Amino acid sequence: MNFRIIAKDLAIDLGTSSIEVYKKGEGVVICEPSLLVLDHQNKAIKAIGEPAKDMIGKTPDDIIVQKPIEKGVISDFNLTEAMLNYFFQKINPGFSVIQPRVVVCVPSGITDIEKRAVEDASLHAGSRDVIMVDESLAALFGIGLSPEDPRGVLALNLGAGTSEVCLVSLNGIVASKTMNLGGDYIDKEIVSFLRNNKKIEIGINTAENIKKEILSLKISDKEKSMNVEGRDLIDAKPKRIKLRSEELAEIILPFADKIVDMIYLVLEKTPPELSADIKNDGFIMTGGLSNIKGLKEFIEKKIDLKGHVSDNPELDAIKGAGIILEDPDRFFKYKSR
Ligand SMILES: Nc1ncnc2c1ncn2[C@@H]1O[C@H](COP(=O)(O)OP(=O)(O)OP(=O)(O)O)[C@@H](O)[C@H]1O
Repeated sequence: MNFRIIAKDLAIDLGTSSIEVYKKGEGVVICEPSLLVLDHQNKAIKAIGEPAKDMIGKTPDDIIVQKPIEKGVISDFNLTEAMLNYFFQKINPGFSVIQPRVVVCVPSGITDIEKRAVEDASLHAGSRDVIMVDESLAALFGIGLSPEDPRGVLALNLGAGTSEVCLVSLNGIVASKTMNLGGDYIDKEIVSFLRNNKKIEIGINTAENIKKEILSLKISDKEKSMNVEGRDLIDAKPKRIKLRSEELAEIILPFADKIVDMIYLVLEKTPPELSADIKNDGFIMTGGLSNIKGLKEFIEKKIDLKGHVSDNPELDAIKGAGIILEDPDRFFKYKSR
């Protein structure tokens, strides 16, 4: 059995769709789906993370797939603790005398009770101290913003369970607006669209692939298409259809409009001194859903500001949480206890 005095400290982005973990001094070491597979009868855990995702939609009746995080917050405390414990052990296997300190990203809109649940789950799973940071803020640090920067920054953090618009200045959130809709909502809308309009039943993983492949707000992509396989709702036989990007406009346009409405609500609350910064610098998009094709350009056109997205927006928050972990005193005001 492995034995050590001090376990390496960790930073965690405990997301609705994926959990990412950064190990102090090393970088991002885990990036896996936030999922568990349980035995239906005795609720014993059969798989966690990547292997659990592969079982979605193919599981026999005696097995169930569970998401411990829904809409950015813990929906099942015990499963969250089990998942965290599993990843903590994977990173620091065996026994440690001094447990790791952890930095955890949380959505800025969550309640004190929801924050407490994150803290308790992390402590029960085997950490000695928990520092919570706003996910949107961490994402900005991840792409290079400095906590000492007095400029106003308009940030959109678009994830699987939540979408957030924040105005950030000097290491703090000045104004924000959050909605509990993100990539998971779009996946479910794609499933319903195909059920109602094409009479085909598809699984949630297929819907996510459709979202990544052909969901687009670009006019030039409207003829883009892909073959989609599922079950015919009329005769129950396997069915294949060709789906065009243009057909999905009724899903993505209302969603993109909601984001624009949130941006205007935050801009209305922006102090005039910071408005000039936003006029000059535009907005920054972080979170995996920022990858939707044409979304940045759509928002740019609607609000007449320039947008910026990093190469891997789904990793911005964990990179930022890692930066905080390496030098927590610089971000001291975010310490939760
Ligand atoms: N290329 C892509 N096109 C469209 N959507 C994408 C793409 N890549 C990832 N996504 C979506 O981004 C979402 C995941 O983003 P992210 O990892 O930032 O969310 P999360 O941290 O798990 O969720 P939250 O922060 O809401 O709890 C998923 O819905 C995923 O399908």
